[in-house]
Amino acid sequence: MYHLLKGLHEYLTRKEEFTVLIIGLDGAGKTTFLEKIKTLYNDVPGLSPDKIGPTVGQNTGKITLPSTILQFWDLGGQRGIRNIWHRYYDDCHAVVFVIDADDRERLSEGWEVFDAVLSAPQILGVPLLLLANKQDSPQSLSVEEIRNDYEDWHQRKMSSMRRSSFHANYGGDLDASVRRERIASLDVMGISAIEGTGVREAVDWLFLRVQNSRRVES
Ligand SMILES: Nc1nc2c(ncn2[C@@H]2O[C@H](COP(=O)(O)OP(=O)(O)OP(=O)(O)O)[C@@H](O)[C@H]2O)c(=O)[nH]1
Ligand SMILES: [Mg+2]
Repeated sequence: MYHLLKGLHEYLTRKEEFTVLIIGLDGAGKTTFLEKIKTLYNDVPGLSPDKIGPTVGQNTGKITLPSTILQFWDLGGQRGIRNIWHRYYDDCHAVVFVIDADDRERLSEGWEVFDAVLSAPQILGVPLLLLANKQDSPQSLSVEEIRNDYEDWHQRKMSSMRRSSFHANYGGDLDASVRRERIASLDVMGISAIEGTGVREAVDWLFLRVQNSRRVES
């Protein structure tokens, strides 16, 4: 009887665990975002911004929500480290791409990298959230400006592809209509990882989206 009740209790209180990947260019604010999440949701606060250096490899963090555990993987964004991101794609349930909305000079570099993430077949069915970070800065682009900037960049890329013979290779084997759909349904949210603005809203988005789109386990 005890074992039966214990089993029932475990069943009723069990928590499903989901993995969230945080990627984006170096300096975008990924680790600052993760550490702020830890501070907001855990008893032990995350690192303060002045203690955070560039990530070489990865950082992890875990938070507990009702019936759910979110496990975060924050990967280094420096050019030489980006080529390991894909190794995490098979095991993640959501992807957060952080863009520095305050750094206009690196936006196209960011879009080039974001575009490859958006087109990666391994994470095609996985919820993808674009975070426009550093909204506390007065020069920062707004959510709408960020979305428009990406769409403009994408249009320019498509036009230049049409003019060149590389067109057929764009997006690998990803169908153009699938790409368009993914871009059209893309959610963009503004945050300030340093101040914490918008961070809870981003976590709420992740919580809902991982519940609704459980990966079909193979
Ligand atoms: N103003 C402002 N600065 C921020 C914000 N978030 C991060 N930063 C600053 O941006 C710089 C880079 O932050 P990190 O969190 O280390 O960036 P990262 O994306 O983890 O970078 P890598 O680990 O190299 O990939 C630091 O100086 C942060 O203090 C923000 O919301 N507002
Ligand atoms: Mg980092």
